[in-house]
Amino acid sequence: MMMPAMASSRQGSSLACPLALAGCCSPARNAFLIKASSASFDLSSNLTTNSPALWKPSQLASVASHLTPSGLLFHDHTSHDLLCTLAVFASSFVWIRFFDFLVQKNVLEQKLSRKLVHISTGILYALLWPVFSISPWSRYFALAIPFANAVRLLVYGLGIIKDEAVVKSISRSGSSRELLGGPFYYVVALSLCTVFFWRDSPVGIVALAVMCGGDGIADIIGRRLGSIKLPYNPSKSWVGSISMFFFSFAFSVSLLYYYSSLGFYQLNWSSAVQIVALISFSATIVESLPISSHLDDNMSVPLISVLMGSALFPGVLL
Ligand SMILES: C/C(=C\COP(=O)(O)O)CCC[C@H](C)CCC[C@H](C)CCCC(C)C
Ligand SMILES: Nc1ccn([C@@H]2O[C@H](COP(=O)(O)OP(=O)(O)O)[C@@H](O)[C@H]2O)c(=O)n1
Repeated sequence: MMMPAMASSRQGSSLACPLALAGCCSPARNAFLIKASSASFDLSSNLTTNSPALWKPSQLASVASHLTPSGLLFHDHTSHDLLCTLAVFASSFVWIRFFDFLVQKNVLEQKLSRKLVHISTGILYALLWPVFSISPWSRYFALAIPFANAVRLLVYGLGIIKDEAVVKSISRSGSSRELLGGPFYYVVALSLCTVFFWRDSPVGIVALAVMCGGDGIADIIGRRLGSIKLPYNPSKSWVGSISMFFFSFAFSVSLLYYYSSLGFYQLNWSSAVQIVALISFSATIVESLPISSHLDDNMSVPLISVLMGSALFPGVLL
C-alpha cells in the first residue's frame, strides 16, 4: 500500500501530463528540468530518463504562456479543477449529441451508437483524470462529471424533461425508461471508481477498461459475428466472450501503460500483465452468465474486477 504522502509525491509526477508539464516551462526559463519523484524530464533537449517526452519544446512554450508556473490554468487548484470539471462535462454533453446527430443522419444505428457511447465516454473520462490538479479534492471535482450525468439520466429517464435526441443516442429501444438501467449503472460505476481508486491505484482504471472497452466490444462483435451461442447462455456467443477477454486485456494494459508513463505508479509489468489477464478472464465469465436480468453487466463486471484487482494489485506496485 502507498502511504498518503508517498501517493501525493507520486501524484506530483503528474507533472508529466501535458498541461502540468507545460506549466513548468515559464517563458523566462530556457532550461526545463523537472524532478518529480523518481522521474526526471529535461525538456530543453526533449529527453527523459523514465518517460517519453510528450510535447515538443515549441508546443510547450506556446501552451506555457497561458499557464501559471505551477502548471495550472489558475493559481489555485480549486479554480483549475472547477474549469476542468466544466470543460469535461461540456465535452460529455457535446460527445453524446454528436452520436445523436450520427443516428439522426442514419450514419449509425441506435444500438451501435449506444455501444460506441458506452466504450468511448468512460475511456475518455479515465484518460482525462491527469488534467486535474494534485489537490486531494480533485477527485471530487472529477466525480461531479458522472454525478451530473447520473442526474441527467434520472431527469430524462423519469420523463421530468423530455429530450428524444438524448434518449435515442443512449437507449436501444428509444424508451426513456431504459436510461435508468444500464446507462445509470454505468455512471454509478464510473463514480465509485473515481472516489475509491482515482489515479493512485491501477484497480479502478482496470475495472473501467473492462466495463467500457471489453464489455462494449463484446456486444459490437458478438451481435455481428456471434452465431455460435454459449451452451449455458443462448443470448451470448463464443466470439462475443472471446472479444470481451481480448479487448478487456488490451484496454487495461494500454491505460496502465498511460498512467505508469505519467508516473502515477510503477508496476512490476510481468506480474501486472498476468493479473490483468486473470481479471479480464474472470470478468468475461461473469459477463457471460445468464444473470443480467438480476444484476446488470455494468455492475457485475466492475464489481468482480474491483474485487480481484484489490486483492492482487497491491503486490505488484513497486
Ligand atoms: C450508453 C451507456 C451505457 C449503457 O450501457 P449498456 O446498458 O449498453 O451496457 C453509456 C452512458 C454514458 C453516460 C450517459 C455519460 C457518461 C459521461 C462521462 C462521465 C464523461 C465523459 C467525458 C468525455 C470527455 C466524453
Ligand atoms: N459475451 C457476449 C456479449 C454480448 N453478445 C452480443 O451482444 C448482445 C447484447 O449483449 P448484452 O445483453 O450484454 O447487452 P447490454 O445489456 O450490455 O447492452 C447479445 O444479445 C449478443 O448478441 C455476445 O454475443 N456475446
